Amino acid sequence: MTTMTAQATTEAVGLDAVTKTYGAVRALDGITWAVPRGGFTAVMGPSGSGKSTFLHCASGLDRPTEGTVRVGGVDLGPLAEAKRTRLRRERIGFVFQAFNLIPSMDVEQNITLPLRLGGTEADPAWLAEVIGRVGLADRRTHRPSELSGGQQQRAALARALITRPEVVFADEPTGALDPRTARGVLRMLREAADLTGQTIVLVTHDPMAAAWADSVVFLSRGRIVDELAAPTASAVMARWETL
Ligand SMILES: Nc1ncnc2c1ncn2[C@@H]1O[C@H](COP(=O)(O)OP(=O)(O)OP(=O)(O)O)[C@@H](O)[C@H]1O
Repeated sequence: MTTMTAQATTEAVGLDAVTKTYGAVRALDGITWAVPRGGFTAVMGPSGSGKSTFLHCASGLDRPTEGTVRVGGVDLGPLAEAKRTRLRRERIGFVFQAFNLIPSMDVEQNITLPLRLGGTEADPAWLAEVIGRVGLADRRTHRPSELSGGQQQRAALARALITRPEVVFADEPTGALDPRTARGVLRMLREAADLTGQTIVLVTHDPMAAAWADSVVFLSRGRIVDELAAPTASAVMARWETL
């Protein structure tokens, strides 16, 4: 019990010997890793190295074939589907490359959807702060089709933050954005870690994006092969080239 408490205070997400196989393919091959609480970590690796599979297993969207995943000290393994879904909804935020906004809802309805799904309503002050932080205060009643790509991604980020999740998993959130808009989104992820102590896990191919993180974890063939602290884009690039 003491160990569990210690883990829960230092790690936001913990993986012990996590393996995920698809037939003969070992997409994850014995990953043991503690994602530090309140930190911003980037996950990089070549195509097919297991980044998406890692994200799906670490966030409870999918179950590993073997091994243990903990979120906030809670072992996801024994949880029934409904409890896992609730834990995801309450503790985890997701941002994907495809923004996945609901076309028929306006910005505010999209952002508050996770709260409504959980049976609660937005606190107006927090909603205003989140919408302000992502710079969409004057777009609250617009539909996604009336927004630029960058604005849509910022709405998706606000939707991920509205529940005040302990952990935000972002999968290539800047992949479809121009460099300047991408920087705005990355700055917001950085602020979520710095201002509200949220844990950020960013999957990316982009060394410039990874340089916003506190550390970069490199995956290759389903294994963690290196970790780089205080990354710069050039150090990330140099390490990347040896993978
Ligand atoms: N549903 C699935 N069925 C079968 N094989 C899968 C499935 N999902 C992933 N894989 C395989 O697992 C391995 C890891 O895939 P994954 O999508 O996690 O890699 P990735 O690093 O995210 O790649 P990319 O950068 O191209 O998105 C690959 O060999 C892939 O073909």
